[in-house]
Amino acid sequence: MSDEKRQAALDYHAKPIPGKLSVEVTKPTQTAKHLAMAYSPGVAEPCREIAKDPENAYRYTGKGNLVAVVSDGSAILGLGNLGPLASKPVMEGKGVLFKRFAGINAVDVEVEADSPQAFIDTVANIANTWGGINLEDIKAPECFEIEAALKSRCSIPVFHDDQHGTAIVTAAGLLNALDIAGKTLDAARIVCLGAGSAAIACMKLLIECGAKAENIFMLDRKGVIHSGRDDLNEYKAQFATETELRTLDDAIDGADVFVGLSGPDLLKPEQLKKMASDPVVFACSNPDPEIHPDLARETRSDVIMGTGRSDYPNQVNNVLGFPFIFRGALDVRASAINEAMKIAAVHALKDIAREPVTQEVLEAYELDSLEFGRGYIIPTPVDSRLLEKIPAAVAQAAVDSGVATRPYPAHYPLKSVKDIYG
Ligand SMILES: O=C([O-])CC(=O)C(=O)O
Ligand SMILES: [Mg+2]
Repeated sequence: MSDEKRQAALDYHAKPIPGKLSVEVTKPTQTAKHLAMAYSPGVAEPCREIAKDPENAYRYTGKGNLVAVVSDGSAILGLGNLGPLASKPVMEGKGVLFKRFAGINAVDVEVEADSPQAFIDTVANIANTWGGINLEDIKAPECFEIEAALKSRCSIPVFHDDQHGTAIVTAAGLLNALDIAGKTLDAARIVCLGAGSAAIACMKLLIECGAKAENIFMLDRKGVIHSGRDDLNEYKAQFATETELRTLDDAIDGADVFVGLSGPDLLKPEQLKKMASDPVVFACSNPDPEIHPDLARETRSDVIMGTGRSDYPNQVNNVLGFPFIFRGALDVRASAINEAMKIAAVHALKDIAREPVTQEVLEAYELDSLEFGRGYIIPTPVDSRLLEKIPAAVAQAAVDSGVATRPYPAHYPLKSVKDIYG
């Protein structure tokens, strides 16, 4: 990043007040009467009601629209393990996106824990007063154990965004990109650089969407994950292929798709040149992609390119997923976010990109026109149809798959965040 952009980003976070989030009061508080209701003695009444029936928490507190964004800072973006405190700008940022795009109140919770069990216990012990738990930037393989344990201990949705948010958006973008390339997921040869939480979840979801496991080559720092390796944890071992390929150079030869969930500048122009025609390259390491989109396009004019960033076309980033998926899950008070809900989100997201782009989007991106094609395979985050379509698809899937504890919302589809309370 240039010095100028770096300083602008720091100033944005520092001024006029530090941070990006604030808390707002939703009830009148001007008079003594108001205060006597907001606080003692009036506040005792909802306490008694909730003690009688926990369901009343949804009526008398903000629980139903409140998500905890929880991290231990062990895998912050593609920056690595910088610890809980340094993860706070990202977690506040997720809160900003939850609120801006889906009207959800989200508060960051950074946990200092010296073991996965300590982290699990901390989160499980506070979970019940939230509407949902969004786990963020927790390193693999610990994130898998943490998510599984929390899902079994909590009756509210627990969702590891880096796994499932990223996977949903990647799958939606990839289905569209392959279509534009005249290819299909079941025949695509896919190279996944990275074997962390996002990589493993993305490849799992792609297989659920039709990709063939034998066509997927996943690489960790030591190279291709193959069946002859004896240094694989159980999560990576699921992707071990029977192959002679060992390096990225080997695997990329003739590949249709490159999904990068690793680190900056790890895909070289010479490697991109070896990919099949109309290669799909999702270089999703944040903030710096595996190959810069300008360099990729200079190298191959037929590349269909996505990154995780807001400042380039085709932003394949979980911002297109988590706000809207939680919106749908909260609104039917789902007990979990299951596979059916994730797949419903993939298709809703994918289909929006195929509809004409709205004026609102053109203005936000200062464009005269934008059409489904190489430069536009996935909707932009400012598209209000995300709020209209994704929560509706997710809520319906929750109802159909039996995890909703409330019916499909009568006030759906949502036209704006102002409509969220019906
Ligand atoms: O925050 C982002 O831009 C996407 C994300 O979850 C990550 O990179 O960990
Ligand atoms: Mg993340």
